[in-house]
Amino acid sequence: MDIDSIITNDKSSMVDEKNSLIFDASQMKHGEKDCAIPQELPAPLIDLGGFFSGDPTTMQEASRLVGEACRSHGFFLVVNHGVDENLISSAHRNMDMFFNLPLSEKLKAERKIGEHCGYASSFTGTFLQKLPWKETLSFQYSAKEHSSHIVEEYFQRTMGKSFNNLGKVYQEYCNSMSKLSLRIMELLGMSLGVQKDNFKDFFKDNESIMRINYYPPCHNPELTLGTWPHYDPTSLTILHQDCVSGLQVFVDNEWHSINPNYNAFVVNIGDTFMALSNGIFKSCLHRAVVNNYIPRKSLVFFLCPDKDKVVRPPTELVDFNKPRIYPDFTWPTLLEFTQKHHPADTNTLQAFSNWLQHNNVQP
Ligand SMILES: C=C1C[C@]23C[C@@]1(O)CC[C@H]2[C@]1(C)CCC[C@@](C)(C(=O)O)[C@H]1[C@@H]3C(=O)O
Ligand SMILES: O=C(O)CCC(=O)C(=O)O
Ligand SMILES: [Fe+2]
Repeated sequence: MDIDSIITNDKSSMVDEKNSLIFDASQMKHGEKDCAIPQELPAPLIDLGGFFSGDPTTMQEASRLVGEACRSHGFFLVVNHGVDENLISSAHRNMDMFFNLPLSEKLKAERKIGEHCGYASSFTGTFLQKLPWKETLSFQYSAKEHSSHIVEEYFQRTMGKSFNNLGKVYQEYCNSMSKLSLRIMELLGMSLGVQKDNFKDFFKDNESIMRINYYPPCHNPELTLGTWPHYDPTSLTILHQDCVSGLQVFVDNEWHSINPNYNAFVVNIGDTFMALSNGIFKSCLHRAVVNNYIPRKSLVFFLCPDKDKVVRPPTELVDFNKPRIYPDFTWPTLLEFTQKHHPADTNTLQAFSNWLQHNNVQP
């Protein structure tokens, strides 16, 4: 009997089986339970093309808006971003193709315990902690010259030659996300009043993580979540939602829905950039909810610095009369902490700082 007849590809049977589980809502901590229907948040919409037009007034206004947003809740939307819309659509189509594969095919990329890349699903028990209602595929990206085919090679190696086209699409998508990230880093640098290229140079050789998320419909969406409340431990997140809402951010003590906008990317500050900005810019608290009628998908690029970069705020942002808020660290140390000690949640950076001091870990 071949693997396909053993592991049915019938996603609905896996999802139905999970649907039948009585989800113990008491597992949800305060702030995870849904109370009122979240209101949409009029998120700051940054015209990136305008910022790069060179017009001083437009640049100043964009810098002010971004600074305001990142000093409070840590997210904003960018439009006129320059990313080819055909590439975005192709990335979404390939996400559909991947998640509609037979489970036996997806398990070729199965994520190993303690590793951050690969296929994981709460319907096959490969999520360690409280089971979120989603399937994910994460893979490494590198902006380094000698790694210019790292994404294509990942798909060829794990899924086989028939995935060459999918690998090329995500290689190109990640290239465009890396370029967009560096443009946003110029904007963040201006907002923080540091040298324009400071952060752009810091992330030039980024070794980032790309993730595609698939959230199946759930019979009892109010009893679970697609992604639990968390701060991304990474530096900057560039997220593209499909046309189904589900992303929520926690602002002014309540959850707000970020309605899908196909022409926009949602950009949020992560823990590593909060540390890099010496706590001036805030990591964004967010989650993903699910629904009972239509699947939802998201493309998420997590910008991460080169493994040797030490996360230390530029001197312009440090008050030497006060203690540093976060100790120096490297991203691989924080990544390993989230994979082996403390899954990313609403307290990662504080727990990590304590762990660094307790274990006397030096960068
Ligand atoms: C470094 C990472 C860990 C998670 C993926 C990511 O690349 C950035 C976001 C993190 C995550 C999505 C935050 C919520 C909990 C988590 C376990 C998940 O729901 O997938 C996190 C990811 C992880 O795989 O640890
Ligand atoms: O799918 C979403 O809208 C949010 C996903 C997310 O926060 C994550 O993958 O870190
Ligand atoms: Fe996130």
